[in-house]
Amino acid sequence: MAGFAEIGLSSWLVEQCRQLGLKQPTPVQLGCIPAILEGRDCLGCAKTGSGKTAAFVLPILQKLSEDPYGIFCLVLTPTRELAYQIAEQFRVLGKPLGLKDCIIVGGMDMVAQALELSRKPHVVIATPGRLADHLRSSNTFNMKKIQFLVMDEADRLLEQGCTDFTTDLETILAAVPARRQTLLFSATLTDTLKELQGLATNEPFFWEAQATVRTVEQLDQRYLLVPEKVKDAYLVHLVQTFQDQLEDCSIIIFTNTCKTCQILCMMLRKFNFPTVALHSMMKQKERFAALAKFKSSIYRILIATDVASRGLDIPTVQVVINHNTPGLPKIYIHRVGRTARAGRQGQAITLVTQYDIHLLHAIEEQIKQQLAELVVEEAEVLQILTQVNVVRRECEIKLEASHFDEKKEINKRKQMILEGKDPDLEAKRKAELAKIKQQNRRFKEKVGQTLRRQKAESTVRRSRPPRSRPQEPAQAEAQD
Ligand SMILES: Nc1ncnc2c1ncn2[C@@H]1O[C@H](COP(=O)(O)OP(=O)(O)OP(=O)(O)O)[C@@H](O)[C@H]1O
Repeated sequence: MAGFAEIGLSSWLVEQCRQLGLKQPTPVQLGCIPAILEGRDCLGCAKTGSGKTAAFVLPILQKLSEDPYGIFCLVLTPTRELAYQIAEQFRVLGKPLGLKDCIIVGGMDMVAQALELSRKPHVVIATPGRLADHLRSSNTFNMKKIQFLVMDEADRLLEQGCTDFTTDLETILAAVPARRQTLLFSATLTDTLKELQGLATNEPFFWEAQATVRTVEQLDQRYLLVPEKVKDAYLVHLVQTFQDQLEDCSIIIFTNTCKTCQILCMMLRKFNFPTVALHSMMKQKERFAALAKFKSSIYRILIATDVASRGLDIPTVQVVINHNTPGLPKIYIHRVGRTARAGRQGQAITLVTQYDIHLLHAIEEQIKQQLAELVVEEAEVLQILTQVNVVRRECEIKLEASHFDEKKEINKRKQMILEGKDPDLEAKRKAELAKIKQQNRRFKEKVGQTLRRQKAESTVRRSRPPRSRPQEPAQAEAQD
């Protein structure tokens, strides 16, 4: 297999790789590095943890070393934590160059950032919102001469999820030159390929990992059918089991809202599990501190919203637990990709309630693999059920007393005013939209149920017995 030198990297970069323990290029690096060095645009789609970051960092550093000027490269990424992680890779691999980098993310001091930008760093790593703010408000720097535009987690940057980057991207794309190399990377690039192709038009090189399954082979993926009302008791039971079974085990638990994330963090701490939370309602300094504590294994459990689902590279993570079944298969792919990275083993458990079975089927269809069922001793869970429910309720009351919801509302309104929107008008619009979405969801669910029923009736022999709906244990009802 070709080494880093054979694919065109200079000896100083080969030496940097060696020092960092990167002996051989991974397949995505083998594919993309030569094309980028040739000057082509590149779209790289490879599984989570397969080394996509170095696939763009290495050739950019090489080009920068040949003709250094600032600002040479702009990297866009959807989350702040990811921006810091990418900057670290640039710094470590580009150390012999005396590389000047600059991180532009929300939640940090804007004046200090403006000053750094005016000093012409070689590489700017940014989240779109904050960079667009700088471009709109400052004339002390410009991006008219950048050579490289990288969009990491490119599909997320383009999709209109809970954070919509569209307007900010428009501002940024208007500020960068049309003549540039554009590099787009993600583990789920193909879903938005058409939109992405519009961005990369300079002899684009498309690299996609050949694989039958879309998740990592070394990942043991299971689901656990749990009644909604006893979910938290199962969570506590699972965490305890992993802590007992695995030595030095680090776990990431994903939840669907900031509030649940906060409550579960408080709850797990009450059970003496060393837990930290990471969600967008936290101050940026608290977010960094939480992640640092988790990365250094001071705290072994990270409970997070999807702000942590993409890109984070923490080799000690052995287990991912999805407290909620992700609504989109691609979110599942990124979440479970926080473990089993760079050839390591890992486990992913997804809690599935009676209302989420169709989501599980959608995930299985997308990843082209069926998850195995995790069997848990129900009696053991029932033993802790009352205690867990009581503790959770206590945590909810404590959080309510801290005015968590009101703070969230105030933060949202502040953000809207900053964006020049009327918060009241937006709230009205959102309520109308939610109503329409709910109607659509109900309609889809009904159609889905009818189709499934028809299919079940018409199929005599099935390759797999249907999953029975989990029953609420009698004790569970007694608790409510
Ligand atoms: N050639 C290599 N040999 C060994 N390890 C490598 C190599 N290249 C990268 N790695 C390591 O693999 C890990 C995962 O890399 P990286 O974070 O770039 O993955 P990714 O493909 O971007 O994943 P994700 O899709 O989750 O963002 C990192 O710890 C990185 O140091």
